[in-house]
Amino acid sequence: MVIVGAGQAGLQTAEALRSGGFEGPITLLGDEPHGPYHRPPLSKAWLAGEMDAAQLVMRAPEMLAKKGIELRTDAAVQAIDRAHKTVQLADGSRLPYSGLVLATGATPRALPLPGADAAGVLPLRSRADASAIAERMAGCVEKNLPVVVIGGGFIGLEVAATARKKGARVTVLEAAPRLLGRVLAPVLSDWYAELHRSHGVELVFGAQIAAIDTDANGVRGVKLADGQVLPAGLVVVGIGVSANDALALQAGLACDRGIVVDACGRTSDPHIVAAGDCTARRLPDGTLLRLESVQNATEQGKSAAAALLGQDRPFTATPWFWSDQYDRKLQMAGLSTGADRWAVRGDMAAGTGFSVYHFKDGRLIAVDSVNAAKDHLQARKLLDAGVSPSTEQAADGGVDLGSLLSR
Ligand SMILES: NC(=O)c1ccc[n+]([C@@H]2O[C@H](COP(=O)([O-])OP(=O)(O)OC[C@H]3O[C@@H](n4cnc5c(N)ncnc54)[C@H](O)[C@@H]3O)[C@@H](O)[C@H]2O)c1
Repeated sequence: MVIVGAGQAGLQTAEALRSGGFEGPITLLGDEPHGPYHRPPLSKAWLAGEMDAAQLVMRAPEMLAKKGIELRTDAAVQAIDRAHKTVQLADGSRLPYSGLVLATGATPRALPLPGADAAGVLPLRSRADASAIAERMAGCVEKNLPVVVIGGGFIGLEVAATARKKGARVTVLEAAPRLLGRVLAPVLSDWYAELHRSHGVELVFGAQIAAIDTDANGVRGVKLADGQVLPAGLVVVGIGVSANDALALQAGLACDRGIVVDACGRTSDPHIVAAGDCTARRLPDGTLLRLESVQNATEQGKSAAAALLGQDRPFTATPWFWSDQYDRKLQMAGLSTGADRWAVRGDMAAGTGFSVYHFKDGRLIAVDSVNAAKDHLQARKLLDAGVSPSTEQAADGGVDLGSLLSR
């Protein structure tokens, strides 16, 4: 079995193949110099310098060796030959496979603007990216130069919170009228805007960026369409990602802004499966769902391994995500897109712990919890079971929603 991509999804698939009884060789190919590592801390503890490299490692080399998983780092795959069932590596060598896993991840979208390739204009995806941002951020704190974050999504806001913690001046430039618009309902976007403002972050909505202003040291500022220039010693760009589906496309696999897979991770080739950020899952109604999360990578990895072993293990659990900003943990269960009503449980104004329950046509479809882990875990159970409280029950802290599950 050959796995292209040594991130969360690739590692999970390798381990699930082994625990599922596959006894042949497993080769895990990664194009970074490191073996599998945890990405979520990159915008938080790692960026803040509160974690050492050993804590970032997902599986020690000895552990992989013990499981008979051969890890090859700096090993980029250049092409897939489906007719001969081989992959071609950048060094020209070829590797045969009986089953192939594509776990190639995603790439940050670049700003298509003049000056965007200047030193100090950085994306955040890899360990190397995060280390480069940390170094430049330290320089900004020392010289009192502002940090400008482009994009008020997960990356942008987690970086903004970390930069504030390190003492940097921070401005977030968001093109849309609100933060986290891809995932949050407006009521929570507003709450997060207040949270960031209360920590001293300047927020600009409807931002239109014209260019990155540069000098011999790299970035000097961000020029807006109205001519205003915001000084900056570091610009972090977090404007979303694109699925890495180029290899699959080149090999003639079905792709649509991601490698198209079924609920079991199968692609349009019976010998090839895919998992994680690189995929777009075809739903029963024909639409495509792209999820970018740790849960999606691990669950699709398990499903993809099962598919290669001839079993059906559809990933149908409720999607969940989380984001840590300052001392607030946001946990999201389900997908709130299309919600027509919501109910708040807990004291949102005090912000000490609350959840927003999203309803569509009278049924619960998602729950976003802030510092309310119990609500989140219960929400996942309710959504998995298809059990819906009424909006009144959701809003009433005196009603035990867990009791609905046992009825
Ligand atoms: N806690 C988490 O779950 C977490 C944390 C960090 C990153 N991630 C993942 O990392 C990936 C990338 O995150 P992200 O924050 O880049 O993507 P995102 O889609 O979450 O947010 C991108 C934001 O950038 C804005 N934007 C787009 N173009 C812009 C422009 N030209 N100018 C200003 N704003 C613009 C969008 O409106 C959006 O708010 C995602 O897969 C995300 O799920 C997840």
